[in-house]
Order: sequence, then C-alpha cells, then structure tokens
Amino acid sequence: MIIRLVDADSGSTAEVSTFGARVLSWQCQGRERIFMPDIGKDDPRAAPHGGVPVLFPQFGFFGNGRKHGVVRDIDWAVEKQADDFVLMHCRFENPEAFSKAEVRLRVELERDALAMYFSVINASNTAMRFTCGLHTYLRVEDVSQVRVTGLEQSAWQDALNGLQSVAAAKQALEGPVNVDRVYVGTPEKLTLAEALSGVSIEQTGFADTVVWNPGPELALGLSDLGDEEWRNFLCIEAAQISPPVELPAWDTWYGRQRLQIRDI
Ligand SMILES: O=P(O)(O)OC[C@H]1O[C@@H](O)[C@H](O)[C@@H](O)[C@@H]1O
Repeated sequence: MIIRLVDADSGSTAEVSTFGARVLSWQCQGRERIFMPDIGKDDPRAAPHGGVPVLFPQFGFFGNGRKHGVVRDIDWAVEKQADDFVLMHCRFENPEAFSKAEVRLRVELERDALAMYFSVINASNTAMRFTCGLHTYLRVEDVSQVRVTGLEQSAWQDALNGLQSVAAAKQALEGPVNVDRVYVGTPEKLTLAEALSGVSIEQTGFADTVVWNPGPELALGLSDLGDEEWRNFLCIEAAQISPPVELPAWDTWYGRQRLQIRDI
C-alpha cells in the first residue's frame, strides 16, 4: 500500500510505501526531490535502489547479519496517519540472539521540508547491538555537477578500497561520481547544492554519514537502474555505524533525518 501525504498550504506531497516504510517520493516547490528508478514507479518492490530504504539491524556489512538488514524487505503496519504524517512500525526478532525489537518510522511533511523520525525499542531482556541508517536517495539533475558541504573536516573510510581511512579533505565534495564513503562522526548539518536549488540535510541521533553514488560502471551491475540513471541521484545516508548502538533491555534509540529545500 502507498500512503500519500499532502501539505495543504504549500501543495508539497510525499509518498510512503508500507513495504519497508520506504519514502518513494517528495515533491516540493514543483520538483521531485527523491530519486526512484523508472522501473520502480509502478512497483517499488522491483527497484531496491531508490527512495529512502530503512536499514536495520545492520548498515551495509557493518555486523554479522544480512547486508543492510531486513526491515527494508518486509511489510510495516500503519499505526497513525493524518494528511501530513504517517507513523509505521514493524517487529524484528532474532531468536539466536534472544533479541526482539519494535522499530518505528514517522514521516512528516512540512511546508518545505520532509522529516523522518526513526526509533528502536529493545523489547527483550538482553542488551541489543545494531547498526542502522536511512539510505536517502536525493534526486539531482546531474551528480557530476553537485556540491556537498559540511563534510570538509570529517575523515572517512573508503568503501571502494577496503574501508581504508582517508584524512579530511578540507574542502567541499564536488561532483561525487562513483564514491562510497563512510564519514564517521559528522556534523549535524550538511548541504547538497545544485545550480538552481539546494537541500539542507540535518541529522540527529545518527552520528555518521555515508555518501554513495555508483557511477556508470558499478551501475551496470544494478539491474533496476536504467543506463543513465546513476546521474540522477546522490545518496546521503544518515547512519549509526561506529560505534554500533548497544541498546540496554527495554530502552529506546532515536535517530532523525530532516531534508529542507533552501535557496542557493
Ligand atoms: O545494493 P544495496 O544493497 O542497496 O546497497 C547499495 C549501496 O548502499 C550504500 O549504503 C553502501 O555504502 C554501498 O556500498 C552499497 O553498494
């Protein structure tokens, strides 16, 4: 099922699928801001690379479980809904580790912003360890022309090169084609700028940021992407990887990512 949100004042809209609690679309100021491959427009299940997949209980290969976790591939239940927000939840269980969790995502549409509130309740009697993230695919006209600011002072691990540590670049990230970087301990505010428009990206709770674009060669191996679609997105992912979350029994962990359109 797809839930459609509307902000009555501005006419902004968003679409969220109950499959994976994945945001599929955010139309704001007359433009689509979230990337979905063409093939996924009718059936999002056919297109894992797009929208905002929720990654839990594992981000990427950071853990002993399945890459990017399991909750992106299951149906979530709607708990509350209004014109401009939806709250969904799913249950996660790992009998081998005696762990159970209740995972929630609230997606809230504002005048010129989209906020995603993620939470995990450890519903078991033992502490729980996980990594997680919101794998946001930001739609851009041409990734080779964009500029990301806010990460200038952050060192990173290069996932294209065995997670080798790389010193902070001390400059903005320009035209990030074929990058896969894990920035550990990042500022709360980043900016993605294009020629005519920009997005402020704010994250709280999530300490890390992953920046990913596959570029033309890696994209050939991703069957849901059309030949040139790698140009039309940059993933700026709010993540908690290092350190992993150690959540005591019956405690709750919160993370939020908020996207806001800004003038350039
Ligand atoms: O193909 P998936 O599982 O959706 O992952 C896509 C990308 O997700 C990013 O978060 C990772 O840093 C990349 O290494 C990965 O390729």
